Amino acid sequence: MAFSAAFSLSCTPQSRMLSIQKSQPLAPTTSFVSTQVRQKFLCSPLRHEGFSPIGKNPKRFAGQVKASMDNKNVEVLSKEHLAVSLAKYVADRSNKITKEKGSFTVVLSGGSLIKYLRKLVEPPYVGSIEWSKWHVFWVDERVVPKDHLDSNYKLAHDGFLSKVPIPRGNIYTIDDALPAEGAADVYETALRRLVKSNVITLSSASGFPKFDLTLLGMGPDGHVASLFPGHPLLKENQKWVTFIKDSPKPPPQRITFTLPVINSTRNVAIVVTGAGKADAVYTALEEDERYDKLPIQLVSPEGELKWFLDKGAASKLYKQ
Ligand SMILES: O=C(O)[C@H](O)[C@@H](O)[C@H](O)[C@H](O)COP(=O)(O)O
Repeated sequence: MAFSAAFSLSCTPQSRMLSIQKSQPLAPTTSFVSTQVRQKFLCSPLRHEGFSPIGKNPKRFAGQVKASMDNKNVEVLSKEHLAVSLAKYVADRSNKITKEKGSFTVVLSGGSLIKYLRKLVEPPYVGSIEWSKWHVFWVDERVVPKDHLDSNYKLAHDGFLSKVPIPRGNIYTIDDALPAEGAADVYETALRRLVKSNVITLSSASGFPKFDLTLLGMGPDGHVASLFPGHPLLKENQKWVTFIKDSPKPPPQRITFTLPVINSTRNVAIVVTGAGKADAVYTALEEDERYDKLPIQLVSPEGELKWFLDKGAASKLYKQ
């Protein structure tokens, strides 16, 4: 079956550092931003808050700090506050959209994102959400059995889905009995059926499925979903779901939503933590044209794009 309901287990996602730029990597000592970026930040509250990854006055950095960069919506938070802010954000969207259309379609990633959803399963958020209206999908999935330590489904189940009353039939997992190509085809076919049954709507602008909320992580190399820097899949503009057999991040076989699907989403939130991702965050927010665009830079949804960063991930954006 293409879509089966959810059950068991706990995952240890693996990652490895990859070079983020084709040429001219940022000097390791880079601790300041270009004039262009500095100007953007000079107009933002974030800069006025005197954000520092180290901070002389820890109390000052314990709370929420916000910044606006052109059309980007960036929050830099402590890890704890990030989880709270993310819970509030997801609950707000769930409540608003459920009221509007009677359902809420959510797309999850693997990786550390799931642990940042931990506040969503606690009061006051857990009780404020109509979980029966949720429909859950994956922006990418590793082609492994659902009880495998590498399964994104297992990660989400153990850390999130097992703690909230989403109907099992509303949790759309891959057919793990199929090879990558077949699993991608079957997932796409199932999405098309859900369009017919009005669970998923189509974007009138792109014709691709328009999910209500996509929650993305980002790798140190700037990848999102299973769309990696320089990979031909970045150019896919017909399929909704495709597959990769040579993923640079193990395991090698995965299925993934394509960029047009990600970009048709109503709300995209990107959750990035850790200093190991500071270069990719810097490159993405600076929009430096000297380099080939990273996958994260190709994320440009029809709706809102929101960044949740911790101080490590934001550490190359600011100068004391
Ligand atoms: O299946 C995957 O590998 C993920 O969906 C992947 O796209 C992930 O979101 C990023 O690699 C960030 O992962 P971390 O937050 O764990 O670094």
